Amino acid sequence: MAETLTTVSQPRNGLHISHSDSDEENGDYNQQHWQHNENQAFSLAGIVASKDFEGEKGFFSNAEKLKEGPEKISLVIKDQGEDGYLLAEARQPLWRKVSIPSSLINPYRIVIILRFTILVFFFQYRISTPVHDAFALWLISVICEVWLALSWLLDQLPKWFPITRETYLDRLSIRFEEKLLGPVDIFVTTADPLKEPPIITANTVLSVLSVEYPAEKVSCYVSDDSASMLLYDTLSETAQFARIWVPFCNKYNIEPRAPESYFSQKVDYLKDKVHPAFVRDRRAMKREYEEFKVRINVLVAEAQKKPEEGWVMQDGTPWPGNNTDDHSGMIQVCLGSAGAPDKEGKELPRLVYISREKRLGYKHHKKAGAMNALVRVSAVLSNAPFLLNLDCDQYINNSKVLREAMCFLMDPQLGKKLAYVQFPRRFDGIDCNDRYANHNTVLFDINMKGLDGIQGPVYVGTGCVFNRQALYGYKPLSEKRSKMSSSSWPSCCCCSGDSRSIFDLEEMGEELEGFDEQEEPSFTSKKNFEKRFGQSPVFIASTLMEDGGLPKGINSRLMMKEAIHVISCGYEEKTEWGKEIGWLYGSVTEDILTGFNMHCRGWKSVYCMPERAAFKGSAPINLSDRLHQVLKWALGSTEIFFSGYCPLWYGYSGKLKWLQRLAYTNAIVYPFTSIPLLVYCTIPAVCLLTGKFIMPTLTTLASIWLMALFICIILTCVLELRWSGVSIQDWWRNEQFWVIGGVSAHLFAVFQGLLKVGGLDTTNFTVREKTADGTLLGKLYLFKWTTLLIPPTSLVILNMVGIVAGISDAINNGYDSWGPLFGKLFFSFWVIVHLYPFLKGLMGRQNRTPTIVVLWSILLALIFSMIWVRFDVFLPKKTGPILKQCGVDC
Ligand SMILES: O=c1ccn([C@@H]2O[C@H](COP(=O)(O)OP(=O)(O)O[C@H]3O[C@H](CO)[C@@H](O)[C@H](O)[C@H]3O)[C@@H](O)[C@H]2O)c(=O)[nH]1
Ligand SMILES: [Mn+2]
Repeated sequence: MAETLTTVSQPRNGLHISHSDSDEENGDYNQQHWQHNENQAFSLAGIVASKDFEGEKGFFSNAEKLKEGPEKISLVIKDQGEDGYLLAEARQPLWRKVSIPSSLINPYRIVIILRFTILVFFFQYRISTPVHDAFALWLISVICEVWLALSWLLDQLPKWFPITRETYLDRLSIRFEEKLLGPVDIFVTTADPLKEPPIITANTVLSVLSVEYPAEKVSCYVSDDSASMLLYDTLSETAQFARIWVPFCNKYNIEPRAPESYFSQKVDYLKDKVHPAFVRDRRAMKREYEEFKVRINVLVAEAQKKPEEGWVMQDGTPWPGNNTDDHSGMIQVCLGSAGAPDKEGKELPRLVYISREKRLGYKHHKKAGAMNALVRVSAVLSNAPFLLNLDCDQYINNSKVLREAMCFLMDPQLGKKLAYVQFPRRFDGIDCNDRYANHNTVLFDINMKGLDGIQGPVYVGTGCVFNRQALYGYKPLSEKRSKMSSSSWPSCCCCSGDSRSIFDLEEMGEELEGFDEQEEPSFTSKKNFEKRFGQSPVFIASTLMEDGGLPKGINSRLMMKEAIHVISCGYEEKTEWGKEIGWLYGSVTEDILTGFNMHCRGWKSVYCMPERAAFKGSAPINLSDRLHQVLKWALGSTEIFFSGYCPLWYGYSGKLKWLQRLAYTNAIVYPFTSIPLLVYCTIPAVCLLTGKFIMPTLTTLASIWLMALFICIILTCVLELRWSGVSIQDWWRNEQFWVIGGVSAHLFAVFQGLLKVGGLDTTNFTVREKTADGTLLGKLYLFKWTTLLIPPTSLVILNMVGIVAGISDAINNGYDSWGPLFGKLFFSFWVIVHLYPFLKGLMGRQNRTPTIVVLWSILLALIFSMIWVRFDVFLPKKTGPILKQCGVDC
C-alpha cells in the first residue's frame, strides 16, 4: 500500500484538507486531528492530599521530566491509484441521517392533525353542553380534559421529525489513523460504597479500561464523594486486575468487557467456532475474576466497622478521608503510563482516584459538583477534548462506543456545533415484565429520536460523550473565542488574534508565578478568565486549547499541585461554575438543566443508538425505590420550573429551536399534569357513587366525535409504535407507569417543589441503592412503606368501592340504569387497569398471585353479596308499598 506521509502543524480550527461540498448534516469529509501531550502527569505515584502542600513536602517520589514540546502529528494520506478505493471510502461521511420512511411517518402526521382537529370540535361540543345537574363535576372534568389535551400536544409536537442515525466505524478507522483519534477523559462518579457496592464500580472501571480505543487516549477518573478508603483500595485491586483483564478482552475481542456481566453470559463450548485456547483462557480468567471478587469482598467485609482511630493506609499513614464531610482533596494515580503496562507489556489507559475536598460550610452540590471537579482536574492532568460521563453502575456494554461517538464529534462540520452525543440508557436485571417501566422505552426509543430530528436529545445524566469546550460556557465554534469581545466575553478588550498566547505557559516559564507578572492588557483579560473559571492559571490555559492536550512547559509536580487546587472546596466561590459553566447547580436533575443551557447557546446534540447497546446500568426494581427515583426526577423538574431556567421564559436571546423549547417545557412541566390526572382518576368513582355523570346524554353527533377521537388516539399510538419499533407491551407499561407515577410521585414533587420555593422543604435525596446481584429479582418484591403509596392506594380503593356501589345501585334500580352505568364502569376500570402493577407491587411477594386473586375475590364477593343483599332488599321493596298501603289501610 503506497502511502504518503505528510506532516502538518497544528492550525487553529483543525486542518481542512479536502474540498467537500456536502453540508454539515451529512458529515462531509475533512481531516481533523488532535494534538495531545499524553501522560504528562501520570508518571506520579503516591496519594496526594492538599495539606501536604502546605508543608511543601513533595509527595512525588518519581516525578518525571516532561516530554518536551507537542508532538507533531502525522497525517497519513492514502495514495491515489490502486488504493483509490480507500481514499474514496475515507471521503465518505462518517455517519448518515436515516429518516423514517415517509410511508410510516406521513400517516402518523396526518393522524396527529386529525386528532388535533377532532379535539377542537370535541371541546367545542363539551363546552357548549354543560351537565346541569352536575355542573361542578362537568366543569372540573372539562378543565382536566383541556389540561390533559395540552399536555398531549406538548408531548406530541416534538415527535414530528423523528430520525435515526447510522455510523460507519470502518470509515472512521480509514480516515483517522489510531493516532489521530480524539482523546477521551472518562468520568465515573461514586458517592457511597455501601449503597453502591465496590464490585459494581470495579466492573464499570474495568469496562472503561478495556474499551476498544487507543489506550494512550483514554483516561479514567473515578470520583469518590464518600472519601472512602474502601473504594480507594478497590481501585488499586482493580488496576492490578486490569493488567490481565484488558489483554484478555483485546485478544478475544469479547463483549461486554465488564467481567461480571461477561461471565454471566452462557457460552456454548460445543459450537465449532470456539477455539480450545479460548476455552482454556476463559476458564483461567473466570477463576482470576472469582479471586478478584473474593479480594474485594474481603475489603468490603473489613470496611464494615470503622476502627476508633480511623482508617489507616497500608503504609501506616492515616487515611485523609476519615471524616467524609470534612477532608482534604485526594488524588491517586492508580494506573499511569510509567509503571503500568499490562501483562503483555502494552500500555493501559490511565486510572485516577479523585476525592474532592469537602469542608463543613461549603456546599458540595452532589453529582454536579463532583462532575465539575472532575472537569477541572482532568483538564489539568490530561485535558482530552472529549469527556464521557458514567454513573458508577453504568458499564460500557459495547466496547466500540467511543468510536461511535467520534463519528459525530470528529466530523469536521457537525463536530463544531456538537455539544454531546447521548446514548440510550439500557438496563440489566429488570424483571421480564418490566412491571414499573424501568426500561423507559418510550423515552429512549420514541421521544429521543424525535428530539434528534430537531436540535438534539436531552442529556440524561449518564452515557454521554461531551465536547469539553461546550462545558466551558462558550457558544459553538463559529462564534466562539475568536470573537471573545462579543457577548460571551463582555469586558475582554485585548483578545485580538490568537487568544492562546495570552496564557502561553511556555513564555512564563515553569513556575506559576509567571502569571502574576503579566503586563497590563493581559492582566484584565486574565481577571475575566479568573472570574469565570477560578484562580487556576493552568486550568485557564487548558480551556484555551481547543483540541485538548496540555500546555507545554509545566512539570508534573506543578500539575499535581494545581490538580489538588482545582478540587478544593472553595475553588468555585465567585466563579461561574454551576451557573454558566460545567454542570449546572440548583436542581436535583442537573442533567436536564445542563443540556438545556447548552441547547440555548445554540449547541446541537446527537442521539446515537448502536445495535449493541452502548451502556448498561442498574435500575430500581421495587415499587418504592422506583417511585422515589421518579419523585426525584419530577422534583428536579419542578425546581427548574420555579428557577430562573424555566424553558417557558428562559433563553429567548439564544438559539433554541421552538420545538426543542416545547420539548424542554414538556420535560419541566410534566409533574403538574399529575393534578388533572388525579382528578380524572377520582371522577369515575365519584360518578359511580353519586349516580351523576360528566357528560349529558350523548347525541348522535357527539358520539361520532367521541368515537372518532378514540379511533385517532388508538391510531396515533399504533402508528407511533410502527415507526419506532417499540412493542405494545412496552408502551402499555409506560402508560400504566405514567398514571402510577403521576398520581403519586409527580404529585408529591409538585407540592415539595412549592414548599421548596417557600423555603419550607428540606428533602434530601441520598444515592439510590444499587444491587450487585442484578440477576436476582429478590428486590422486586421488597416492600417499603412510603407516603407516596397513599394516593394510588386510595384511588384503587375508591374506584373499587365505586364499582361495587354502582353495580349494586343498578341492580337496585332495575335494568334501565345498566346503560349509563356501563360508561361509568368503563372509566373506573380504566383507572384500576392502569394502577394494576401498583396493586401488584403493593401485595409484595408473599404468595404473589394468590394475594391478588384474594383481592379480586374479595371484590367479586362484595359485588355478589351486594347483589344478593339488594335482591333481598329488592323483594320487600316491591312488596313494601303494598305493606305500607296495608299499614295505612289497616
Ligand atoms: O453527592 C453525590 C451524589 C451522587 N453522585 C453520583 O451520581 C450518580 C447518580 O446518582 P444515583 O443515586 O444513581 O441517581 P439516579 O436516580 O440513578 O440518577 C439518575 O438521575 C440523575 C438526575 O437526573 C442523573 O444525574 C443520573 O446520572 C441518573 O443516573 C451516581 O453515580 C452517584 O454516585 C455523586 O457523585 N455525588
Ligand atoms: Mn443511577
